[in-house]
Amino acid sequence: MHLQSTKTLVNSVEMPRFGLGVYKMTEREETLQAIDTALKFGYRAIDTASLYGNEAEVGEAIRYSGIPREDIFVTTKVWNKDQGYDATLRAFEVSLKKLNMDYLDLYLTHWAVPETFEETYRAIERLYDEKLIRATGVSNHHEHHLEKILAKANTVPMVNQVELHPYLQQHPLSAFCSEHQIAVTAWSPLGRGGILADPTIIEIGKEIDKTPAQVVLRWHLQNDTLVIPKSVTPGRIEENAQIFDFELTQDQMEKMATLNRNQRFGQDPDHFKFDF
Ligand SMILES: NC(=O)C1=CN([C@@H]2O[C@H](COP(=O)(O)OP(=O)(O)OC[C@H]3O[C@@H](n4cnc5c(N)ncnc54)[C@H](OP(=O)(O)O)[C@@H]3O)[C@@H](O)[C@H]2O)C=CC1
Ligand SMILES: O=C1CO[C@H](CO)[C@@H](O)[C@@H]1O
Repeated sequence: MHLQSTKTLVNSVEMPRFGLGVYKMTEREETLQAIDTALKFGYRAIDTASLYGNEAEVGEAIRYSGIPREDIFVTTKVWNKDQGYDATLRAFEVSLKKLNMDYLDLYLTHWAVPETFEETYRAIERLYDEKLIRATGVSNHHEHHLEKILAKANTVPMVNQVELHPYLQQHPLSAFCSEHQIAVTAWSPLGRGGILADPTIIEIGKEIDKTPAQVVLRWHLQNDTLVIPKSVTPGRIEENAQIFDFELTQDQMEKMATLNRNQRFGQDPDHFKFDF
């Protein structure tokens, strides 16, 4: 692994190892501003979802930046009520139109709706075959969901985006994904900000003159996890991108490993309340 590289290859698709998450960016100006700032600080991936209600602003901010479309990796997700084969194809069209793009880089099943997630992934494979997306993927899938997908897939999902941070390290799931060449993207990589006051993380930060967020994001990268931290605060957007010019030592990585406590800030995919 090239620890200083900002990109990785997943099944021959080059993906940025970090990007901006835009959940909870609901104000138009705030969203445009945050994406503009991120692109200026070198972010080249944006993670949105139809659920977030800001796909139009994501597309607008990318066009406004003047950066060639092919240099930015855009991810969106099919929401739970839109799952199933035909409904997913329709939802994709709606997302594409809102983003005002002619292809997307990555399209994910947002959660594994028990009755429909396999058919949803089949539709995502079709979008891939038709070259409307550059990579296929899923989100919030446990091993047992992935096993079902893998049993039928022509294209192995390239990404599984799951909650992952020092308090929820997801070792068995990451090992499973690695075995099947599925990249893992951490959502809530900073535990929604709720882990940044942890004394161990602060102490490591002091040792290397880095902020707690930088320590945590660097820890993810060294574990080969892709990250999509969200922030609307310019200083934090900048800080969160400055994670490629230092390394945590083995001793610091071992200290981080001790923080695992199976603590979720979001829902467990097996107990998600699918209230449509
Ligand atoms: N697939 C899925 O089901 C899910 C996907 N996601 C994706 O993952 C992204 C990231 O996850 P999210 O839940 O937003 O949580 P994060 O772990 O990214 O934390 C975001 C919070 O941390 C704060 N923050 C960011 N950077 C810093 C910093 N350097 N120092 C201190 N505080 C900081 C932000 O505040 P502020 O903005 O005020 O600066 C915000 O309150 C989402 O935006 C979304 O794209 C998230 C949840 C579920
Ligand atoms: O993407 C998402 C943002 O966070 C929400 C609340 O945890 C999740 O339900 C959703 O999957």
